[in-house]
Amino acid sequence: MTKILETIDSPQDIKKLKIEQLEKLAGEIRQEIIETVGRTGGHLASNLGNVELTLAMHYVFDFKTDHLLWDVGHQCYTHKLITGRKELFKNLRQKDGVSGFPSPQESEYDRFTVGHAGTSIPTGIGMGIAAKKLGKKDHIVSFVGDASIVNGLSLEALNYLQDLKRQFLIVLNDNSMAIDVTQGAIATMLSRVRLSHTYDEINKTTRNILDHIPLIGRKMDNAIANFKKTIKMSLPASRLFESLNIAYFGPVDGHDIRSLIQLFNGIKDIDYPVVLHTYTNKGKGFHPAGDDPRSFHSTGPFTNDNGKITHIKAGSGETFTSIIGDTITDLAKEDSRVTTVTAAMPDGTGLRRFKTSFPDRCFDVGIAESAAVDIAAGQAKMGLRPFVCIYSTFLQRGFDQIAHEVALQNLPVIFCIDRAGVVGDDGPTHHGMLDLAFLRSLPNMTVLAPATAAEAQNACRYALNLDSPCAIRYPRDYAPQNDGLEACDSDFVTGKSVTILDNDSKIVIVSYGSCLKNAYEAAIELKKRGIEVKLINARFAKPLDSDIIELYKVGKTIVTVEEHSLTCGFGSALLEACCGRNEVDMNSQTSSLGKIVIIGGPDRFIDKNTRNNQLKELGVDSESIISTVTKLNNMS
Ligand SMILES: Cc1ncc(C[n+]2csc(CCOP(=O)(O)OP(=O)(O)O)c2C)c(N)n1
Ligand SMILES: CC(=O)[C@@H](O)[C@H](O)COP(=O)(O)O
Ligand SMILES: [Mg+2]
Repeated sequence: MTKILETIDSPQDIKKLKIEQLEKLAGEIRQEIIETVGRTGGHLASNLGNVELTLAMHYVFDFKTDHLLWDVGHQCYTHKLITGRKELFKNLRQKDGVSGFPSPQESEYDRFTVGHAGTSIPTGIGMGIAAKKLGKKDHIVSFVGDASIVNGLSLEALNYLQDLKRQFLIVLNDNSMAIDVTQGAIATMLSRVRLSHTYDEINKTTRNILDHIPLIGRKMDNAIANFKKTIKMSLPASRLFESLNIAYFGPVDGHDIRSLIQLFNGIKDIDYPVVLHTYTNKGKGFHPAGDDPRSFHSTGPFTNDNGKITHIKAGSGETFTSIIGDTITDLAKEDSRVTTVTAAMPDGTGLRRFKTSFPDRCFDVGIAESAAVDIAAGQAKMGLRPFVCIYSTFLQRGFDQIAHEVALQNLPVIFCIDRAGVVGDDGPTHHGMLDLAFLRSLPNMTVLAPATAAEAQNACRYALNLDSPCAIRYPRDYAPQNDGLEACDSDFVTGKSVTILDNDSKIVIVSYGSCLKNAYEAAIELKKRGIEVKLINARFAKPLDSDIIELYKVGKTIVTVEEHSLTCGFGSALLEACCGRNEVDMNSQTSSLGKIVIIGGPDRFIDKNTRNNQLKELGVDSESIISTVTKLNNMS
């Protein structure tokens, strides 16, 4: 029998279906998502949870002209499947397939390229302001999860929302989960409200809302009064929003398509801000994900043999993430001042063991990177030694706090910056290509990058003993064991690099952090081809090793290699130091100065792809390094 999904080429096709057909379609979509994510990896649990909600929204609105704004955007798979991207979806998150996140380049149904939490309400407000100015009646719908709606950006926008004075619908998708369980007072309140509801009560609430919809006038006061009389169970949640002058409807069953369609039809044209609070189940329809939504939030490929799940590992060894997490745990045993701070990502940042060993020293502050940095600053002020573990891309949110509350105060906060560099299939929203740029500009900050497993451990120990702010950046990858890189076993000394291959060759490769393994392989191969190079592991981007600057002064050709944007990265730091006002005596040395060639991230966003292909695109894989050095050698 033909699947309904096969007949869906655009949301117009959804609008022709009966409720029973929509319910069947929801099942087919779940199957498609499970099979595809099993092959490609992706955000499984969240996407299985909002199939009905997405179908109902598309049934009622027309998102070619109306605006559907996904918060984070990791939960947009159903939306992609029904907006003309079925075929591309087969290669989800791969070079030639659809992105795992909304992408206006892919479709007129997507508005912003997003992957960070908290953006859907403020950007929606901006669009609402513009629509008003332009005399447009487009509907604006922000789809936001229970963990993302408490992000600072969301809360700041909610605080402004009453001033918009036009239609604005927030669909609050409440599944009681972030990646892990949700954190904080609002999450506690929402969970308590949820636990206090029986299924029958939720259905009664839905019927009450539907009965009252015809009575809702243009004035919010009337709406609130009507609901307060009838819907007692939702009072704590309604108080939260109504105290901000945002009308609240709910909680309702986010899997009941028939009611959802009626509800969206009923509240669609209310011309003031409205929240529809829906309950959904993360991982719905797939037991392994329903039972363990944390592991299936963002999963790699897996096989499913009649419910027996086997995750397919992409490599072997220990990741930088787990080594750093374990090292902090070990350090905490020796030093009672050690704490950790995470912004809703204890698993992703390798803190699971720490959290289990020291539950009262691990602080998960929810999706709140800026607050995480300041909470650490406060701890450091009082004598603790917090390790703040955050992905590079999300730490961008905390720049001002790092500058003002940490660096300016010269506080010993240690930043463990995970996913620094290219991350593979999540793509441009998630690469960590900018952290050196914003960190090395800060006075008092030490910025280092381990290149091997041993260095990852030593970097943490070094940072703990430093009495000032320190950042350690490392990629989403396995950490190389020694294999020729034994020199990296030595302790860190401030501003000192490590020489891996020592000789007096004209060309010197200076590698920063995770590129060292590739640079080493390149150097070994180059030697076989008759080109000898000196190889240095820089370790520090700040302070830079003055010995490297000396090499430039004596006429060496230096090739820097880094997994960061070339703009304001490690190579740029060396260029600044060598060509800057104070470092080089231009009058006496000009004739013998060397040359600097910098390799790393270009001035464009890197698309989703495998991490290896992205490293090639940056020119920092071993073959590309060989090719660059060979060209330089032929020129000299
Ligand atoms: C600023 C920022 N910090 C952290 C993340 C990582 N992250 C992605 S999804 C997610 C949990 C989102 O929870 P919720 O909004 O409730 O959506 P759900 O996955 O439950 O559907 C987190 C922490 C992010 N995308 N953006
Ligand atoms: C949507 C989001 O921001 C996270 O789920 C992220 O995609 C996780 O990335 P990792 O898989 O690298 O932990
Ligand atoms: Mg959630």
